[in-house]
Amino acid sequence: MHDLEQKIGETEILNIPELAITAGETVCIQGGNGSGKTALLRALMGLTRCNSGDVIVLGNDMRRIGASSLERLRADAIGFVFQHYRLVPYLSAFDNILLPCYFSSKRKEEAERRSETAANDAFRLIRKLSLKDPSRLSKDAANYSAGQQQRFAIARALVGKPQLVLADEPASAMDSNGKKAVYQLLQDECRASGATLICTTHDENSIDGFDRYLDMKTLNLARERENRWSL
Ligand SMILES: Nc1ncnc2c1ncn2[C@@H]1O[C@H](COP(=O)(O)OP(=O)(O)OP(=O)(O)O)[C@@H](O)[C@H]1O
Repeated sequence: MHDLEQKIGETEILNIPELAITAGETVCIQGGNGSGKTALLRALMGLTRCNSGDVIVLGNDMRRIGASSLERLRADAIGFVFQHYRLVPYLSAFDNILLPCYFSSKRKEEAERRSETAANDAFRLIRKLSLKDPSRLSKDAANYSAGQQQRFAIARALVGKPQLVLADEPASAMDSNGKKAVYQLLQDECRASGATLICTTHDENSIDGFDRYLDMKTLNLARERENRWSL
């Protein structure tokens, strides 16, 4: 990523002169409210396009990629944990976790290679996130607690070994044991498959185990980057 700039109206949201992340690296990006963490991950996912600069993700130029290639890239190669989970509320927790396997035969085959069936892989992931009884995954996603929904969102991002995992504050709804389990699972799964992991957090306390830690204060030179709404 070079000279990336993103504005909404006249407001500069991102101004990142340089960010290079090597394939297979695990990176934690720390920053306060409004510092641009979500905006950065959305740019990497191609959910928003930047006004200028180069954003290259897995060899793809995200400012110029066509709509169908972008959809294929996201479905096959990118797992995203949204800050507010974005589960489909009327599907079961289990079906939410398996959604990437319905959209991508590549991810379905990868899940099957690992655990014989994609369903087994979903159970394997969710067990590692401290939900022990798979039968409890059958209720609609909206009926679970925030911490449980966040776990399903994490499992959904990891199923089928995407090449890149982007996780926006993935432990925000967790208690301290849950936090550890989440970061451990994200790191373990990505290291085992050689995937690149980029997590954001506003947590000032150290989160162990990442290869590299970046601070939005030095990464993002956008003019008014924190607490833009404060008086
Ligand atoms: N659609 C929008 N219109 C105007 N400003 C926006 C919009 N989306 C984001 N912003 C602004 O961009 C800045 C960066 O927002 P972003 O959500 O990336 O911050 P963040 O670091 O993820 O914050 P938090 O930790 O609170 O989630 C904020 O100041 C926000 O107000």
